[in-house]
Amino acid sequence: MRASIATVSLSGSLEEKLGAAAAAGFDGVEIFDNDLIASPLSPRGVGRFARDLGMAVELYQPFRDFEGVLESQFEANLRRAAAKLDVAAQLGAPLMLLCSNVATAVIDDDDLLAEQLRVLGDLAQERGVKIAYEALAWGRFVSTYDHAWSIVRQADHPAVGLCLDSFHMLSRRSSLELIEEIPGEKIFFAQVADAPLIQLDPLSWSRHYRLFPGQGDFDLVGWTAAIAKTGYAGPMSIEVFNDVFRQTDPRLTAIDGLRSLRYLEDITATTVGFRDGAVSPSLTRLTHSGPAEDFDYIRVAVPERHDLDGTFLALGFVHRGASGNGDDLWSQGDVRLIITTSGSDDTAPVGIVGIGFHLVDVEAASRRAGELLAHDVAPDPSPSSHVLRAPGSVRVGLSPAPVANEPDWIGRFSGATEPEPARSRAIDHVDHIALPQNWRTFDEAVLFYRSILGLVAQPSEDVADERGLVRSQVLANGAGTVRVVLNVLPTSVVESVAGGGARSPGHIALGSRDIFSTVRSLDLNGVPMLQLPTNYYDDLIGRFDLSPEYVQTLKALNIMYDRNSDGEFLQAYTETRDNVFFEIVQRLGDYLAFGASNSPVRRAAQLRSEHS
Ligand SMILES: O=C(O)c1ccc(O)c(O)c1
Ligand SMILES: [Mg+2]
Repeated sequence: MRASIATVSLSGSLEEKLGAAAAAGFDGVEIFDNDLIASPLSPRGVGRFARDLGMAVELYQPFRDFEGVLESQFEANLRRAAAKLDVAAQLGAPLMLLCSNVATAVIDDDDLLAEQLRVLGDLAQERGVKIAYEALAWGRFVSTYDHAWSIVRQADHPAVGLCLDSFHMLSRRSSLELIEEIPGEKIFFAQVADAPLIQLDPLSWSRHYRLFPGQGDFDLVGWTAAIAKTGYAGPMSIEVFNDVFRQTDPRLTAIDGLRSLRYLEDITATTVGFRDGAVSPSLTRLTHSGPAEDFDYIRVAVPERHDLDGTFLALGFVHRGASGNGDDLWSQGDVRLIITTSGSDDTAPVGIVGIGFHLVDVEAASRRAGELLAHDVAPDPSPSSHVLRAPGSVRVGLSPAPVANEPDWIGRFSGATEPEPARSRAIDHVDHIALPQNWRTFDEAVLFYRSILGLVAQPSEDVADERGLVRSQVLANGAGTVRVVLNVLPTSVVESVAGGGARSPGHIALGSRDIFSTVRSLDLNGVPMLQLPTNYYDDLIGRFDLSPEYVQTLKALNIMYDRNSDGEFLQAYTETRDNVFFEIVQRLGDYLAFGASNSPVRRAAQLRSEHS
């Protein structure tokens, strides 16, 4: 399908929006009236500007509050329509969108609505433009697509067809079955938006919370499949009203938007093909590669002077050597940590800067990433053959799963030819990685890890802390061997921690087979551990009916506890240093969660320790 985006979805001036959409690779745009009116360019100039960038102006929108009015009002509405249709023609737009009347409609009579649309059709036809009629979910008399279709059918005018917008249809939970009855050529335009399922009046929900496909909860695959089956041949156009995207860099938002469309088309083609053996030719498929299977390495940037070596030794890691550019490799079984010094530049990032993932077919994964607009960054000192820039400041490496015990790249670290000494390893895997995420890039990051690395998003959770809400999103592969947690910290915390900058710590959670001995070793070696309050432990006794002796042991080691019907969970934390901290976890039984109920206590302890 041709990819289009409504200018309302992006931040900036009309020229910036068009530049961003073209740079991302969109085939066309919907010009939003407000953007045009505020622009110094004439309608002809805007049309030329878009076409010079290689994009078609697919549609001009919205024209409002036209139909269902008395004769006296209708005259005035026709004059307004004629002026807007002239603009559409000057833009070179083949279509003008008409929203169902929300305000001025006074007559609830389908015969009249059809008649008035027919007159508008004539007016449009004279100018070589067509009308796409869209039922807004909060329309006065027309608020569903099937009602709009019945009026369009009755109008029976070659220049009057439908605009189907996923938001209005899915927010009202309209049945999609009736789409099949609409001939593809009477669907003049398709607008797509996702949204979270929240309880809100449709207007506020639509104007503030729309998201790109794959970022919300709507069944867009079912919707897209239904539209593709009608034979609809027009563009699929993203129309997202969103308070965050109105503020973000339009160049990044446009890439995020096009990525979401390509991902949606692919899953739809795959699912529809799977369901009834027929894949619509209008749906483009992506290269398929399996999900990320495992962590290859984690790369952490630290200042020249740091004291992580003691932590690693206490945890049982072995220093495997240094690479040509001064990176150090520490390993323990399949856990590989690459420590790089960030240099003397104060602005260089510190903390988690890279994550390598093992994939079965790296070349296919890299091709897929390119199709989803994530291209290799080069040069990059990471050991992966392909390195992508993930939203935020992390670089994601794609590596083949090692054939032997260890990846080949280990040979680049001098001294690493010596195998790691065989001994009992307490730490035996990376349980999860938590990445701080800026509120601006959160939705983009979720889509990145889903679409490119094949991770599945679990329901997002808000965890309250002393300074605000932490929005938390777990993304994991099916096997649970890769888990990435994205956390948006409250702005007040990010600012106070970083002295106004955008720094907030990430953390690496290491799975231990015996958390008690791991934490004792950290204590014995003088690694500062996060100290937890007595009240927390007093509360545990009552909450879980644990023995006072057991809780005393947890308290002495500052280990937190959680339990659910699947099993138990133990977790302890090192103090934050240089924008990173380590969590030691042990899961007992089939506990799959992350101890969310402990988070407020942990976060409070971290805030106290950062300010002491
Ligand atoms: O919120 C609105 O007014 C509005 C305008 C045009 C659209 O296509 C739409 O879906 C909503
Ligand atoms: Mg719309």
